[in-house]
Amino acid sequence: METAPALHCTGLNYSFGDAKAVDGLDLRVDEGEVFGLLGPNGAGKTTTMRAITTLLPVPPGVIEVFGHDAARHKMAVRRLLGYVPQQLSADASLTGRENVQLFARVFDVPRRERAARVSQALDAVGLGDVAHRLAATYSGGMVRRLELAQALVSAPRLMILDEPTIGLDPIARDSVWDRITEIRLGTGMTVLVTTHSMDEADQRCDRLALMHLGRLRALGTPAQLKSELVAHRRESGETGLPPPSLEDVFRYHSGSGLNDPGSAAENGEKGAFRDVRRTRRTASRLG
Ligand SMILES: Nc1ncnc2c1ncn2[C@@H]1O[C@H](COP(=O)(O)OP(=O)(O)OP(=O)(O)O)[C@@H](O)[C@H]1O
Repeated sequence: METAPALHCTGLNYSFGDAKAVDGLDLRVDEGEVFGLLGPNGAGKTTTMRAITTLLPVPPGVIEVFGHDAARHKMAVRRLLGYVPQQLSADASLTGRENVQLFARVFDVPRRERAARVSQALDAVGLGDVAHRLAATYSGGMVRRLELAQALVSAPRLMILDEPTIGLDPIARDSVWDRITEIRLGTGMTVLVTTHSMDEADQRCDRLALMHLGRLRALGTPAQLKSELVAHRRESGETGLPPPSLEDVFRYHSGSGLNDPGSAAENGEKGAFRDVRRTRRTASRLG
Protein backbone atom coordinates (compact mmCIF):
# COMPACT_ATOMS: atom_id res chain seq x y z
CA MET A 1 0.00 0.00 0.00
CA GLU A 2 1.28 3.48 -0.85
CA THR A 3 2.13 5.55 2.24
CA ALA A 4 0.44 8.92 2.67
CA PRO A 5 2.56 11.92 1.70
CA ALA A 6 3.71 14.29 4.43
CA LEU A 7 1.42 16.94 2.98
CA HIS A 8 -1.33 16.93 0.41
CA CYS A 9 -3.22 20.14 -0.47
CA THR A 10 -6.04 19.89 -2.97
CA GLY A 11 -7.57 23.13 -4.22
CA LEU A 12 -6.60 25.23 -1.21
CA ASN A 13 -8.37 28.62 -1.25
CA TYR A 14 -8.12 31.34 1.33
CA SER A 15 -9.42 34.91 1.22
CA PHE A 16 -9.11 37.89 3.54
CA GLY A 17 -12.36 39.72 2.84
CA ASP A 18 -12.52 40.16 -0.92
CA ALA A 19 -8.79 39.60 -1.41
CA LYS A 20 -7.82 36.11 -2.45
CA ALA A 21 -4.54 35.18 -0.74
CA VAL A 22 -4.41 31.54 -1.94
CA ASP A 23 -6.19 30.52 -5.12
CA GLY A 24 -6.74 26.82 -5.82
CA LEU A 25 -3.35 25.54 -4.65
CA ASP A 26 -2.50 21.87 -5.24
CA LEU A 27 0.64 20.68 -3.49
CA ARG A 28 2.19 17.37 -2.49
CA VAL A 29 5.23 17.07 -0.24
CA ASP A 30 6.74 13.62 0.20
CA GLU A 31 8.11 12.31 3.47
CA GLY A 32 11.74 13.28 4.08
CA GLU A 33 11.84 16.10 1.53
CA VAL A 34 13.07 19.63 2.11
CA PHE A 35 10.41 21.45 0.14
CA GLY A 36 10.74 25.17 -0.55
CA LEU A 37 7.77 27.45 -1.06
CA LEU A 38 8.97 30.48 -3.02
CA GLY A 39 7.26 33.60 -4.28
CA PRO A 40 7.33 37.38 -4.06
CA ASN A 41 5.94 39.27 -1.06
CA GLY A 42 2.21 38.67 -0.78
CA ALA A 43 2.28 35.51 -2.96
CA GLY A 44 0.34 33.56 -0.31
CA LYS A 45 3.14 31.48 1.24
CA THR A 46 2.50 32.36 4.90
CA THR A 47 -1.26 32.00 4.43
CA THR A 48 -0.66 28.51 2.99
CA MET A 49 1.55 27.58 5.94
CA ARG A 50 -0.94 28.91 8.48
CA ALA A 51 -3.72 26.90 6.83
CA ILE A 52 -1.57 23.75 7.04
CA THR A 53 -0.84 24.33 10.72
CA THR A 54 -4.66 24.62 11.28
CA LEU A 55 -4.25 28.23 12.49
CA LEU A 56 -6.54 29.29 9.63
CA PRO A 57 -9.75 27.34 9.03
CA VAL A 58 -10.10 25.27 5.85
CA PRO A 59 -12.92 22.93 4.84
CA PRO A 60 -12.52 19.13 5.04
CA GLY A 61 -10.88 17.36 2.11
CA VAL A 62 -8.42 20.16 1.33
CA ILE A 63 -5.35 19.58 3.52
CA GLU A 64 -4.00 16.24 4.68
CA VAL A 65 -0.89 15.77 6.83
CA PHE A 66 0.38 12.19 6.75
CA GLY A 67 -3.13 11.15 5.72
CA HIS A 68 -4.92 13.09 8.52
CA ASP A 69 -7.49 15.62 7.39
CA ALA A 70 -6.59 19.03 8.87
CA ALA A 71 -10.24 20.03 9.30
CA ARG A 72 -11.58 16.77 10.71
CA HIS A 73 -8.57 15.75 12.82
CA LYS A 74 -7.07 19.06 13.86
CA MET A 75 -5.36 17.78 17.02
CA ALA A 76 -3.85 14.76 15.25
CA VAL A 77 -2.41 17.11 12.63
CA ARG A 78 -1.08 19.54 15.24
CA ARG A 79 0.73 16.70 16.99
CA LEU A 80 2.60 15.90 13.77
CA LEU A 81 3.73 19.47 13.15
CA GLY A 82 6.44 21.84 14.28
CA TYR A 83 6.07 25.49 13.24
CA VAL A 84 8.52 28.36 13.36
CA PRO A 85 6.61 31.48 12.32
CA GLN A 86 8.16 34.54 10.70
CA GLN A 87 7.50 36.64 13.81
CA LEU A 88 9.78 35.85 16.73
CA SER A 89 8.32 33.39 19.20
CA ALA A 90 11.15 33.20 21.78
CA ASP A 91 10.78 35.13 25.06
CA ALA A 92 13.86 37.30 25.67
CA SER A 93 13.28 37.36 29.44
CA LEU A 94 13.57 33.56 29.77
CA THR A 95 16.67 31.41 29.44
CA GLY A 96 17.10 29.23 26.37
CA ARG A 97 16.14 26.16 28.41
CA GLU A 98 13.06 27.84 29.91
CA ASN A 99 11.86 28.82 26.43
CA VAL A 100 12.06 25.22 25.24
CA GLN A 101 10.51 23.90 28.48
CA LEU A 102 7.55 26.20 27.91
CA PHE A 103 6.95 24.68 24.48
CA ALA A 104 7.33 21.17 25.89
CA ARG A 105 4.50 21.93 28.32
CA VAL A 106 2.32 23.60 25.68
CA PHE A 107 2.79 20.65 23.31
CA ASP A 108 2.07 18.22 26.11
CA VAL A 109 5.37 16.33 25.97
CA PRO A 110 4.91 13.64 28.69
CA ARG A 111 6.18 14.99 32.02
CA ARG A 112 8.72 12.20 32.63
CA GLU A 113 10.26 12.66 29.14
CA ARG A 114 10.30 16.44 29.26
CA ALA A 115 13.76 17.16 30.72
CA ALA A 116 15.49 14.75 28.34
CA ARG A 117 13.57 15.98 25.30
CA VAL A 118 14.32 19.64 26.14
CA SER A 119 18.04 18.85 26.43
CA GLN A 120 17.99 16.85 23.18
CA ALA A 121 16.32 19.71 21.30
CA LEU A 122 18.80 22.26 22.66
CA ASP A 123 21.76 20.01 21.81
CA ALA A 124 20.39 19.38 18.32
CA VAL A 125 20.56 23.10 17.54
CA GLY A 126 23.94 23.56 19.26
CA LEU A 127 22.64 25.57 22.24
CA GLY A 128 23.15 22.97 24.98
CA ASP A 129 26.13 24.83 26.49
CA VAL A 130 24.42 28.22 26.58
CA ALA A 131 20.93 27.05 27.57
CA HIS A 132 21.27 28.70 31.01
CA ARG A 133 21.68 32.17 29.48
CA LEU A 134 18.80 34.57 28.94
CA ALA A 135 17.58 34.55 25.33
CA ALA A 136 18.06 38.34 25.43
CA THR A 137 21.84 37.71 25.33
CA TYR A 138 21.66 35.49 22.20
CA SER A 139 22.72 36.60 18.73
CA GLY A 140 20.13 36.62 15.92
CA GLY A 141 21.29 33.23 14.65
CA MET A 142 21.10 31.73 18.14
CA VAL A 143 17.55 33.06 18.58
CA ARG A 144 16.50 31.41 15.33
CA ARG A 145 18.12 28.13 16.44
CA LEU A 146 16.34 28.44 19.80
CA GLU A 147 13.03 28.73 17.94
CA LEU A 148 13.95 25.64 16.01
CA ALA A 149 14.53 23.83 19.33
CA GLN A 150 11.13 25.02 20.57
CA ALA A 151 9.48 23.49 17.52
CA LEU A 152 11.61 20.34 17.72
CA VAL A 153 10.78 19.46 21.30
CA SER A 154 7.52 17.77 20.29
CA ALA A 155 9.44 15.55 17.79
CA PRO A 156 7.43 16.72 14.74
CA ARG A 157 7.34 14.68 11.54
CA LEU A 158 6.68 17.78 9.44
CA MET A 159 8.55 20.98 10.29
CA ILE A 160 7.18 24.20 8.85
CA LEU A 161 9.63 27.09 8.75
CA ASP A 162 8.54 30.55 7.60
CA GLU A 163 11.69 32.42 6.54
CA PRO A 164 13.92 30.85 9.21
CA THR A 165 16.98 32.86 8.15
CA ILE A 166 15.39 36.29 7.70
CA GLY A 167 17.69 39.05 8.94
CA LEU A 168 20.68 36.74 9.54
CA ASP A 169 24.22 37.17 8.27
CA PRO A 170 25.58 34.46 5.90
CA ILE A 171 27.42 32.58 8.68
CA ALA A 172 24.37 32.49 10.96
CA ARG A 173 22.23 31.43 7.99
CA ASP A 174 24.54 28.52 7.26
CA SER A 175 24.54 27.47 10.89
CA VAL A 176 20.70 27.43 10.99
CA TRP A 177 20.59 25.41 7.75
CA ASP A 178 23.35 23.02 8.86
CA ARG A 179 21.33 22.22 11.98
CA ILE A 180 18.16 21.67 9.95
CA THR A 181 20.05 19.32 7.63
CA GLU A 182 21.60 17.36 10.51
CA ILE A 183 18.27 16.95 12.31
CA ARG A 184 16.56 15.89 9.11
CA LEU A 185 19.21 13.29 8.38
CA GLY A 186 18.96 11.99 11.95
CA THR A 187 15.17 11.83 12.18
CA GLY A 188 13.79 11.66 8.63
CA MET A 189 11.75 14.79 9.41
CA THR A 190 10.09 16.47 6.44
CA VAL A 191 10.67 20.22 6.05
CA LEU A 192 8.44 22.80 4.37
CA VAL A 193 10.23 26.14 4.25
CA THR A 194 9.83 29.61 2.75
CA THR A 195 12.77 31.78 1.89
CA HIS A 196 13.50 34.83 -0.23
CA SER A 197 17.08 33.67 -0.70
CA MET A 198 17.41 31.94 -4.04
CA ASP A 199 20.85 30.64 -3.03
CA GLU A 200 19.32 28.87 -0.02
CA ALA A 201 16.50 27.48 -2.12
CA ASP A 202 18.94 26.23 -4.75
CA GLN A 203 21.39 24.66 -2.33
CA ARG A 204 19.16 23.43 0.49
CA CYS A 205 15.82 22.38 -1.02
CA ASP A 206 15.07 19.10 -2.82
CA ARG A 207 12.02 20.52 -4.59
CA LEU A 208 10.47 23.93 -4.98
CA ALA A 209 7.03 25.37 -5.64
CA LEU A 210 6.88 28.91 -6.95
CA MET A 211 3.75 30.83 -6.01
CA HIS A 212 2.53 34.13 -7.37
CA LEU A 213 -0.75 35.90 -6.60
CA GLY A 214 -1.93 32.88 -4.63
CA ARG A 215 -1.40 30.41 -7.46
CA LEU A 216 1.18 27.76 -8.17
CA ARG A 217 3.34 28.91 -11.07
CA ALA A 218 6.08 26.28 -11.20
CA LEU A 219 7.06 23.07 -9.46
CA GLY A 220 10.19 20.91 -9.58
CA THR A 221 13.76 20.44 -8.42
CA PRO A 222 16.00 23.51 -8.74
CA ALA A 223 17.71 21.83 -11.72
CA GLN A 224 14.38 21.05 -13.42
CA LEU A 225 13.13 24.61 -13.01
CA LYS A 226 16.32 25.99 -14.52
CA SER A 227 16.28 23.60 -17.47
CA GLU A 228 12.62 24.44 -18.13
CA LEU A 229 13.65 28.08 -18.42
CA VAL A 230 16.45 27.12 -20.84
CA ALA A 231 13.86 25.30 -22.98
CA HIS A 232 11.49 28.26 -22.85
CA ARG A 233 14.26 30.66 -23.89
CA ARG A 234 15.13 28.36 -26.80
CA GLU A 235 11.50 28.21 -27.97
CA SER A 236 11.17 31.97 -27.83
CA GLY A 237 14.43 32.47 -29.74
CA GLU A 238 16.38 34.06 -26.88
CA THR A 239 19.98 33.08 -27.53
CA GLY A 240 23.40 33.97 -26.18
CA LEU A 241 22.25 34.21 -22.57
CA PRO A 242 24.29 32.68 -19.73
CA PRO A 243 22.74 29.60 -18.03
CA PRO A 244 19.83 30.75 -15.86
CA SER A 245 20.09 31.02 -12.10
CA LEU A 246 17.18 30.26 -9.78
CA GLU A 247 16.74 34.02 -9.48
CA ASP A 248 16.12 34.16 -13.25
CA VAL A 249 13.50 31.41 -12.80
CA PHE A 250 11.92 33.41 -9.97
CA ARG A 251 11.78 36.58 -12.08
CA TYR A 252 10.38 34.71 -15.06
CA HIS A 253 7.47 33.24 -13.06
CA SER A 254 6.82 36.26 -10.86
CA GLY A 255 6.44 38.69 -13.76
CA SER A 256 6.87 42.27 -12.66
CA GLY A 257 6.11 41.31 -9.05
CA LEU A 258 4.29 43.96 -7.09
CA ASN A 259 3.17 45.86 -10.19
CA ASP A 260 1.14 42.95 -11.54
CA PRO A 261 -2.60 43.52 -11.63
CA GLY A 262 -4.23 41.84 -8.66
CA SER A 263 -1.04 41.78 -6.61
CA ALA A 264 -0.92 42.89 -2.96
CA ALA A 265 0.06 46.40 -3.99
CA GLU A 266 -2.73 46.66 -6.54
CA ASN A 267 -5.26 45.21 -4.09
CA GLY A 268 -4.46 47.91 -1.56
CA GLU A 269 -1.29 49.28 -0.04
CA LYS A 270 -2.32 48.08 3.39
CA GLY A 271 -1.49 44.45 2.66
CA ALA A 272 1.91 45.22 1.20
CA PHE A 273 2.61 47.66 4.01
CA ARG A 274 1.78 45.04 6.62
CA ASP A 275 4.03 42.47 4.90
CA VAL A 276 7.00 44.85 4.87
CA ARG A 277 6.40 46.04 8.43
CA ARG A 278 6.22 42.45 9.70
CA THR A 279 9.41 41.47 7.90
CA ARG A 280 11.31 44.53 9.12
CA ARG A 281 10.16 44.00 12.70
CA THR A 282 11.47 40.43 12.71
CA ALA A 283 14.73 41.39 11.02
CA SER A 284 15.40 44.32 13.35
CA ARG A 285 14.67 42.27 16.49
CA LEU A 286 17.18 39.71 15.29
CA GLY A 287 19.74 42.30 14.21
N1 LIG B 1 -4.45 39.01 8.29
C1 LIG B 1 -4.58 39.46 7.05
N2 LIG B 1 -5.59 40.32 6.71
C2 LIG B 1 -5.74 40.75 5.46
N3 LIG B 1 -4.94 40.40 4.42
C3 LIG B 1 -3.93 39.56 4.69
C4 LIG B 1 -3.69 39.05 6.01
N4 LIG B 1 -2.60 38.22 5.96
C5 LIG B 1 -2.19 38.22 4.67
N5 LIG B 1 -2.96 39.03 3.91
C6 LIG B 1 -2.83 39.28 2.47
O1 LIG B 1 -2.85 38.04 1.80
C7 LIG B 1 -1.90 38.03 0.74
C8 LIG B 1 -0.91 36.87 0.94
O2 LIG B 1 -0.13 37.18 2.10
P1 LIG B 1 0.95 36.17 2.68
O3 LIG B 1 1.43 36.73 3.97
O4 LIG B 1 0.40 34.81 2.67
O5 LIG B 1 2.09 36.27 1.57
P2 LIG B 1 3.60 35.76 1.60
O6 LIG B 1 3.83 35.09 0.29
O7 LIG B 1 3.84 34.97 2.81
O8 LIG B 1 4.42 37.12 1.65
P3 LIG B 1 5.84 37.47 2.38
O9 LIG B 1 6.90 36.90 1.48
O10 LIG B 1 5.86 38.95 2.37
O11 LIG B 1 5.82 36.86 3.74
C9 LIG B 1 -1.23 39.41 0.73
O12 LIG B 1 -1.89 40.23 -0.21
C10 LIG B 1 -1.45 39.90 2.15
O13 LIG B 1 -1.49 41.30 2.20
